[in-house]
Amino acid sequence: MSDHNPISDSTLITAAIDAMTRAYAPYSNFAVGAALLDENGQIHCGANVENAAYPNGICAETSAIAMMVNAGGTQIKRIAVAGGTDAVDILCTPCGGCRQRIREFAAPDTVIIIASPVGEQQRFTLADLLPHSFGPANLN
Ligand SMILES: O=c1ccn([C@H]2C[C@H](O)[C@@H](CO)O2)c(=O)[nH]1
Ligand SMILES: [Zn+2]
Repeated sequence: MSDHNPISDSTLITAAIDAMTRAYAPYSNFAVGAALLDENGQIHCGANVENAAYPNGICAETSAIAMMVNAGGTQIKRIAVAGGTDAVDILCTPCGGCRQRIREFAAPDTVIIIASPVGEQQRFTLADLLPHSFGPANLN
């Protein structure tokens, strides 16, 4: 257990790897899964959903955030992302758009765990991945 929350990192990583199996990625063949923990202790999962009109595809992180919001969650407490293939040993870090979408519901110290399907892991904070970010408070 890496913090005081009863949901462990490995539970979140397992949920993200499981979500990868539901990816709809016939164009890139690059499956990604995300699992996030909200302020109610609930886990929300998502996978990437591609489209024949390529730019309309959505990322796993975006899909998990939509699930959280639709379930009434408002805060991302921790998020795990799993993606890639055995062939490539570069971890699948969230794209720029998803970093900003995570930013909307997370704090600078929110942990983002990146896992490869072969068991490699790295932990970042949101501030590591999106320093000096723009958020809701900028609009006040
Ligand atoms: O963090 C990431 C990076 C990429 N993708 C998806 C988008 C596209 O469907 C595929 C290849 O870029 O992976 C995600 O879902 N999350
Ligand atoms: Zn993305």
